[in-house]
Amino acid sequence: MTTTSPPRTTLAAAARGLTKTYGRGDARVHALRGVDLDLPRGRFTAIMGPSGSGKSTLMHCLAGLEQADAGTITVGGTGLGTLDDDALTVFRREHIGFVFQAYNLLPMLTAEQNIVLPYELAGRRVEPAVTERARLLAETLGVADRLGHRPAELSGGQQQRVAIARALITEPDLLFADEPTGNLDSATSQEVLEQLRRSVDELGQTVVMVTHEPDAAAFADDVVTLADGRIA
Ligand SMILES: Nc1ncnc2c1ncn2[C@@H]1O[C@H](COP(=O)(O)OP(=O)(O)OP(=O)(O)O)[C@@H](O)[C@H]1O
Repeated sequence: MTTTSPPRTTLAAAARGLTKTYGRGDARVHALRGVDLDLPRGRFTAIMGPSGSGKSTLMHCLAGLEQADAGTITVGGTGLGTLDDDALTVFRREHIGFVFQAYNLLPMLTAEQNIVLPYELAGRRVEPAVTERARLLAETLGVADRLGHRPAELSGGQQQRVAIARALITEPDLLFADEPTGNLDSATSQEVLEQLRRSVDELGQTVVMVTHEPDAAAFADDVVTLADGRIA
């Protein structure tokens, strides 16, 4: 027997015909004007483009944080449009990781507690296997000796690496990084980008990074450029 359909696992996510408009009348802004995008599994994709070109809107739609006006989005084989709000919240928690410019670590928790936080928030027990994975991630990301420290005792780059470990703990289908090096000096930025690269090469993660910086985009396998709500 032969089959013509590609294995489902080749794409981490796909978007078809995404449109998004904000405001009305004279204030109407076409943030996305029909975006088709395939995000292959196990690759690092950078989204670039001028300010206002729709990068954040695209990322928020792909992550299920914002609803497009039209079009479809599939993440890990699930159509986001088929999920109601509650199901979408659970889906995001289990299948999508986020790293932001502001690290958003909880100041009262140690690095290790921050890394396993997604399990606590989901009301799931932190099994020994999860703790073990947190330690492995910390090792891969070069913060294994900082696990007992609170965020205030860590450098900016170390905090961002803890944030990356937290985003990876659930082995998400997609890791979104929104200007992840925006707050970091160039040497530390380099380190954080190397860690994102390693999460793709060594852990097989799929990373999508929004950036203005060509130097940061150079770490990616693919660069998608948006211009005026379209892929250029
Ligand atoms: N909540 C909103 N209400 C109204 N307009 C919005 C909203 N969010 C975004 N826009 C508009 O949609 C367009 C695309 O915005 P978006 O933030 O996606 O661009 P961007 O490429 O991420 O820009 P930047 O690089 O400056 O962050 C812009 O014209 C922006 O002003």
